[in-house]
This record gives sequence, structure tokens and C-alpha cells, in this order.
Amino acid sequence: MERFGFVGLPNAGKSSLYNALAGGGALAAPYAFATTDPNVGVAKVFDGRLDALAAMSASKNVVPASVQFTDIGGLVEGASKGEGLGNRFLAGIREVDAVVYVLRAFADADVPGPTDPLEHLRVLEIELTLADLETVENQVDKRRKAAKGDKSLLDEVAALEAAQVALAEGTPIYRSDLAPKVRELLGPYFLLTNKPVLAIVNVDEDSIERVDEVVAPVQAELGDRAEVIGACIQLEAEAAQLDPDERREMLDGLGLGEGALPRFVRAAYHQLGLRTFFTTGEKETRAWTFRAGSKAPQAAGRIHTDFERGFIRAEVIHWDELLELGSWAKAREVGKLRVEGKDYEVQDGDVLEIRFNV
Ligand SMILES: Nc1ncnc2c1ncn2[C@@H]1O[C@H](COP(=O)(O)OP(=O)(O)OP(=O)(O)O)[C@@H](O)[C@H]1O
Ligand SMILES: [Mg+2]
Repeated sequence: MERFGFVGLPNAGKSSLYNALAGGGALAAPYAFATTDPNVGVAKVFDGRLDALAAMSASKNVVPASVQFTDIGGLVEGASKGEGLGNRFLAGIREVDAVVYVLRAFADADVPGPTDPLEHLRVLEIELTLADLETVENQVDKRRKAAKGDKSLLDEVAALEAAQVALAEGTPIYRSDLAPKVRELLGPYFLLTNKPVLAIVNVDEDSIERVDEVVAPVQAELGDRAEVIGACIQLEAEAAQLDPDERREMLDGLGLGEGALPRFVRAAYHQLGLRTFFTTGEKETRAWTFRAGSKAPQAAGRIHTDFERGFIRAEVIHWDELLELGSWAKAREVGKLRVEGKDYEVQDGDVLEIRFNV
């Protein structure tokens, strides 16, 4: 399952975000290094399309897509050199698929630390960049030597050298102009700044009405390199403790609609290049995750490896078209189910039925 790692300074709201997504379980406290060991949880990907399809099919079981996330301890200036519990914390996110920056913008006299999200961003990126620079410096000579005997490594060495230049200038890889191909060659080094980034700006309750204003400078700084979302994580975490009806009432009362979390999880999901297809029936309606650009057999393989191995064809209809027709049987009757073969590129929102033979 795809995994996100939260990073941020102490008291930024990482554990609160974890609790908001997981419905509790992590210690959120107004002192630095409240979190010492990583918390790993699973978040459902809220998806109105899934609920609509489940209602249409009167499904007994509804299964949303889900992603994993890791909450680690706060990083401080010097973390890359072992300050605080830095090195240990950083190890906890080496292998995540994407990084979520939790940037504090809330003021609270009882919670120590800076409240300017740009300052959080600055310190955070310095630490991640320095940690990566150290990794690259440790590897580049070794790889150069290895490349003497194995010319196939030359591209990788060039990629490391390019990364070293960018990082030494203080540029995180994801913000550098390194080509996608070069970034791919750096994959084996699990660089922290070579992952997609999503930022969440944690505002105070009084600022939720002008959240765009608070988010703007961060979005301006990151440009199109990262998506930025504003939320009062504390409120979202409190809402997450309630049962669904009460939660809706609370969030609605605050003018927050469904709340920021569903949007956050969807954005995170999208950022990773993840997409959803559905299967639906009386027994179950389910959302399945696949990578953007996948062909039908690979996408079907997310359901079961046999579906990929023995793939024959898929019957396909887009979710909204199916919903309009009202049932799978009706869609078949009026000839709206498309028959697609091995080369079909599955689209986000497709509803599939797989024919296979093993
Ligand atoms: N939007 C907010 N407004 C007010 N208080 C908040 C907000 N978000 C979080 N807090 C509070 O700030 C404190 C720190 O939050 P939390 O423990 O989630 O931070 P953290 O990033 O996990 O810190 P650490 O790195 O020390 O583990 C908690 O007391 C939490 O309740
Ligand atoms: Mg914490």
C-alpha cells in the first residue's frame, strides 16, 4: 500500500493530523518531541462516487481505497547532523512514497515554537536537503569507483553528481530542474527530497475563514512543485472523534463542508499518481487503487494476480454513466458496456468487470 510520511518541526501538528486521519491513537501534546517512535496508520480515501455506486447496487459491503501514513517526531535545526532525534526520525521516512510537510501557522501561547509557516518550511527543507547531501556525498565516490569497471553505472554517477550540485546549493531535488529520468536514477538512494511533496498549513480556529490568505505565501514559495492545503488540524482531529452525524453537524456549523481531511487525502493520493477504479455488485462495491497510465491487466492485477495473468477482457463503463442508467444489467441491455482488451488504459472513475481465465 502506498505510504505518506509526515515531516515538520516539533509542535507543528503532525500527530494531531495522524489522529484526525486514524481517529486517534497518537500522543499529541504541547511540547517538543512528544512523538519518539513512528506511528503508522491507514486512512480511507473518502470518495462520494463509491458511496453513490454502493447505494445503486444496494451493496452489503463497501470498501474504500486506502493509503498508509507515518507520523514521525519533529525535526529541529541540525536534525540532519543528529540534533534532537533527527537522524532516527529521518530514517523513519526514507522509504515512504511521498512526503507531507506539516507547517504550523497557528498561534497559541501554550504551544512553544515559531508560528510562521514559511519559517517552518525553510528549516524543514534545509534539514531534508542536508540529510540528502550527506547521503549523496557518501555514495558518489564509491559509485565512481564502481563505474570504472562497469560503464553501465555512468548514468547513475552523473545523476548523483547532478544531485550533489543541486543539494549543495540548498535546492531540494523535487524543486530542482533535474530531469525526471535523472530523478529516477536516484531511486535506489531513497533521497528524502526526491519524493513528491504535499504541504498542509495548520491554521488556528480563528483563521479558518481566511485560510486561503494564510496558505498563499507558502503556495507562492513552492509554486507548482507541491500542492498546498490549509486546515485547522486541531478542529479536524476533534471532529474525527465524533460519530459521522455529529461530525457533519460540527463541520457544517463551522462552514467547513466535509472538512479538509477528505480533500487532503484525495490530493495526497493524486499527488502520488494514484487513481481509482470501481467494482460494484450486491455483495460489494469497492474502490481499487491503480497507477495513472496502467493498462487494464495491470489494474485488474490489483484485485487478484490471477486477473492480470489470465486477463481476457474487461467490460467498462464510467461511473457517472452507470449511475445514470441505474444498474449494470441496464447498462448491458442498452449496449453501454464497452468491451476493452489488454491495451486499454484504465481511467479514473471507470467501473470494471474483468473476464479472466487461468
Ligand atoms: N490548529 C491548531 N490550533 C491550536 N492548537 C493546535 C493546532 N494543531 C495542533 N495543536 C496543538 O499543538 C500541540 C502540538 O501538536 P502535535 O502533538 O500534533 O504536534 P507534533 O507535530 O506531532 O509534535 P512533535 O514533533 O513534538 O511530535 C498539541 O497540543 C495540539 O493539540
Ligand atoms: Mg508528534
